[in-house]
Amino acid sequence: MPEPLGTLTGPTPASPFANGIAPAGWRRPVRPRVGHIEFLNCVPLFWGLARTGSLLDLDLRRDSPDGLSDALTAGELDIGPISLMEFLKHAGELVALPDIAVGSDGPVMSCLIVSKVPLDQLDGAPVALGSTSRTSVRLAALLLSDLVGVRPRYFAAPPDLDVMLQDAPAAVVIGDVALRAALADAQRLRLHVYDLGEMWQEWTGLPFVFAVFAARRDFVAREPQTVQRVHQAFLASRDLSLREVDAVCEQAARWEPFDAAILRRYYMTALDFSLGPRQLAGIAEFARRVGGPDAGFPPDVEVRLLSTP
Ligand SMILES: C=C(O[C@@H]1C=C(C(=O)O)C=C[C@H]1O)C(=O)O
Repeated sequence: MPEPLGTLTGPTPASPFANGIAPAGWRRPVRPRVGHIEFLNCVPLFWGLARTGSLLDLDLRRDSPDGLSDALTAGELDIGPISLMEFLKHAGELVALPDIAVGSDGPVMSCLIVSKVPLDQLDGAPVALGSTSRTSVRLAALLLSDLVGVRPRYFAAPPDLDVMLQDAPAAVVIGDVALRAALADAQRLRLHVYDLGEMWQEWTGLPFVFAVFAARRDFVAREPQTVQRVHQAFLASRDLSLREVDAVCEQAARWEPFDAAILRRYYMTALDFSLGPRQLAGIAEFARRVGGPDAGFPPDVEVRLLSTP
């Protein structure tokens, strides 16, 4: 049986100790507990970790974005991707890792409102919000109220499109479910597909960041070098995966219901894995529009970035 990621054992390394036993006072280096979003969107951020050898240095936990966001804020993880809304709510306990994120500067392909009717007919109608999302669901509500001018009645639902659309004319979905919704289910069920990244970009002129990578501030204080090492490992993994994107897509397409060309478009054209000044401006604009007592953070919430050497 294959072992879970992050607990793979390799050949036993030569002992670093003279007689094979640690001297008194020796402290085992910390193996950081790191989150891994189980969606296709994060494959390029993690694929390269195996190639560069960094994978063995991480205690990886694979989960949906909502599970990982809760684990990081509860202190069960040290570092990992976190849905933007949750990051902003817990900005005082976290720092964002620079130059890496999951976002888009235009259509994202996998954060969608799918609807049986045009959006302007959704006033007062039930809309199902996929339970794995914390940010796209809030962005969808913002766009529906402030851009489209409708106020649906929202309810949370497991991310199963057929079930969601039994109970509502429209649903907000993310990740692989959304990719499948746009590429296959929409034709089958005759649905309108609205891309949240595209709507945000056309409305504000800015990129949107759906998730950042963050470290807990208490962990950064205890293990500053480990955090720098993990940050560098993710940047190297992302850069390698995008350089070798054809290999990543061909391998992923063996196991997934999407062909390599679609995955290539998803990784190279739709998703934006960077976090620079424009993406930070997108975050600030989103916070300004949704921040307040209900959101759990102020409109001018400060996004602290890890300082790098
Ligand atoms: C691009 C995506 O970004 C994500 C959207 C999230 C959200 O809406 O809360 C959280 C993490 C990311 O997985 C996606 O899921 O497709």
